[in-house]
Amino acid sequence: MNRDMAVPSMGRETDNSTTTAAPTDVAMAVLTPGEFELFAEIGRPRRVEAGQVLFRRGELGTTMFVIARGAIVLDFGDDLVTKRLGVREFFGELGLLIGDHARSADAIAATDGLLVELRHEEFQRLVDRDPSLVSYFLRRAIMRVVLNEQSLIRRLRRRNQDLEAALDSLYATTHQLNQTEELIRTDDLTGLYNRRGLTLHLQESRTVGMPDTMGLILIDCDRFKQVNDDHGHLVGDRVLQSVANILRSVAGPEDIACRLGGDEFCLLVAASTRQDVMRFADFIVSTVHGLLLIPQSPPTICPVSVGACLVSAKHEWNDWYAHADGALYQAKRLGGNRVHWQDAELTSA
Ligand SMILES: Nc1nc2c(ncn2[C@@H]2O[C@H](COP(=O)(O)OP(=O)(O)OP(=O)(O)O)[C@@H](O)[C@H]2O)c(=O)[nH]1
Repeated sequence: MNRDMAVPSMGRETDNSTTTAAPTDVAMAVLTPGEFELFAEIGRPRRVEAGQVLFRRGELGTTMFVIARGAIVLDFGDDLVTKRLGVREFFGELGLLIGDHARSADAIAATDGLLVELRHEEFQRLVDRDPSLVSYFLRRAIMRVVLNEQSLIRRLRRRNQDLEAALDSLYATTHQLNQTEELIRTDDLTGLYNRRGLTLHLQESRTVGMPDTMGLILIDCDRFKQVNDDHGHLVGDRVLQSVANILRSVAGPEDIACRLGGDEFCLLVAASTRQDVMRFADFIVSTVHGLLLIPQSPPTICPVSVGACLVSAKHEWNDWYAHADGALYQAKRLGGNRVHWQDAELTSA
């Protein structure tokens, strides 16, 4: 045997018996002194320098190595742990045993050292020389593969669980964000869109393309302050909710009902003619009239003034609002509790 290959001691001697080896020892891939002596005698010595790459992950290999001196680092890539192997530990055995096996790690010399390299021919000689020693070695090699596989399965299960937990938390966060966004867009008291909700909706509609013409209806409670003054704020709130309910009941899926603030509401409807828009506006006022016929104390509704008009996608919200507000103003001026139609469309772009 090469003098360099004198049996090294690692302070954890195991005998050459074929019967005793705890699974953890088996997984450590350390040759017994007897095995090492034989492997070193038959294998080919190979010197390595620190930093030298023996093989790369994915390369096909047909040889195994035993470390006689120095240390080798196995890097399995990604976030897997790297392993540092020392004297009498072996690696690359699947390349030898399976043949043309894709290496599962980069093998790099951590220090200058000496390896024993075994190819198929040398391994065959080992079998001829000491079949029982080789059989024991093979049992451990197989055991190591099994243990590695089990640990891989455990890691994959853990990773799967982590992924599931991450997905769950992602769903929960998305749900929360949707809820928050919904809250930001919604008026607390009535559940209708608030002004911000309307603005965002209009921005989104312009992005995807809104109809050329729509109907805008402004609704403002008449003498609402008096309701508050006579019956208190809670009654006033209830009246605002009743108005909101009427708007909600008449709005279709494409329409937007919004509380602009205080006792002022608007309904933006999918409509292209005066008749279409007025059907909505008349429904609102006649429903209010109907409710007012039912005497209630405290009141649950109050008269409303309504201004209605057609608006064009060519113009901005401020133009639309000014146009509908002109109609609302006329409805108020004429005594309220009615609809006023604003005929002329804005012409300026
Ligand atoms: N209960 C209640 N009152 C509110 C709310 N927001 C605003 N108000 C009150 O609504 C009243 C609106 O008063 P005005 O703008 O003078 O309207 P009005 O009394 O209906 O007068 P006209 O429109 O001219 O008939 C104010 O007194 C506000 O304090 C609310 O959320 N709840």
